[in-house]
Amino acid sequence: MEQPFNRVFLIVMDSVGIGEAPDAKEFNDEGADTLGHIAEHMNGLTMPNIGKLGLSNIREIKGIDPASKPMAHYTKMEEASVGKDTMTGHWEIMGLRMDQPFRTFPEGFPDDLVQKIEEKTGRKVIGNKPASGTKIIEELGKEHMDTGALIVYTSADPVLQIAAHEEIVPLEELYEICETVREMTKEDPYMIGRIIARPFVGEPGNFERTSNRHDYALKPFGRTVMNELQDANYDVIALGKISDIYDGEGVTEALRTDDNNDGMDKLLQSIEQSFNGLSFLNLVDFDAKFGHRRDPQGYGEALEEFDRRLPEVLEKLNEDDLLIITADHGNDPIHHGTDHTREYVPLLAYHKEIKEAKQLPLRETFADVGATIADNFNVKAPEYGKSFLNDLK
Ligand SMILES: O=P(O)(O)O[C@H]1O[C@H](CO)[C@@H](O)[C@H]1O
Ligand SMILES: [Mn+2]
Ligand SMILES: [Mn+2]
Repeated sequence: MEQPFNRVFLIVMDSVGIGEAPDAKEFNDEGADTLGHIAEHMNGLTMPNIGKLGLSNIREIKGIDPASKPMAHYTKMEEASVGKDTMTGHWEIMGLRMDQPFRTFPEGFPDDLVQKIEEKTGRKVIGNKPASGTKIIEELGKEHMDTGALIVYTSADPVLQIAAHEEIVPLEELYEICETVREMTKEDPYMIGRIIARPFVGEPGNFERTSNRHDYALKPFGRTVMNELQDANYDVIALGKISDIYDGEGVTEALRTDDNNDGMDKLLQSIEQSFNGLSFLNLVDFDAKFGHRRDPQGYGEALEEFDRRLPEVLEKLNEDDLLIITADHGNDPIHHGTDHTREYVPLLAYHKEIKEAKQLPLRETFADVGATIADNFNVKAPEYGKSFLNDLK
């Protein structure tokens, strides 16, 4: 094996968990199993390519034969942080461990914050409760169109989301509003993880959210492996939501994506590009379009579609490239509620020179991925995480 790898490609399949975590009970997620339940629902998943890498060797998944000679090293990872949201998962992947969970707002946002938002934006706030984004626009979209009031909602995640019709609140104004709210909530007592613009279009009964969603995250609370890479002059290409999730920290080039397929296109473009460092992709459709919507059929089809794109990726990689596929939490579409689930995530590590792929030890933290990347590029190791670079031969 060439070592170090010249380039690392990291794919986070957002919310693709692989069974309940040991501490699932503490998150009210006993029995959650994103991949397992989707595979049951589909009466077997057709994912031969990730199957060849070794997905079903981690834990057998209906329809996917465990590979007799897996092409990738494989295992699963536990999340060490006390949260199951996207930022916590991604930040941990890059070496940060959250010991104090972000504050959530199961009863809606406090009156004084709502008042401040109304004063600063000149628009009334409606909603102000945890909700599914598609349901709350059905419920309040007409009132919003009639009055111009902002639909503010949250979820089990540390998020404040603002939904508005693109013809009622122009995009630019919605983004400004979100920036204003971001400024208001950066510090205690609110410290909200993310403010999210949720624009939609259409008529009552027929609303549709657009891809003009925009996330305004907090900065990671410490330095991540991406910061170390950037400072050592490596490239850090952020595809899809990645740049938002780290608020641009440690990102040298950011490209947004329209959907999972576009994400795969952009990943392929980055493979063809000459660079030295990390190309980091988040595939959010699994989570946003299907997990939160509790749509196991759509989720299953999206997984199969992702699988069909994998051979292109594998073919294009160079000998000195490393591909890591993992996830940031679960979102079991068969589980109660509409939120994330506390699960193990799969870990597959592939390169062209693997002679005999093996099962890696169970990872106790997602930070092992960041530690491995740091080790590979010989930059400062994160405080958390153990490198598995030496196991990748
Ligand atoms: O139901 P929608 O609006 O898709 O919201 C989902 O998206 C948010 C951010 O990823 C999550 O917190 C969840 O609430
Ligand atoms: Mn996520
Ligand atoms: Mn989510």
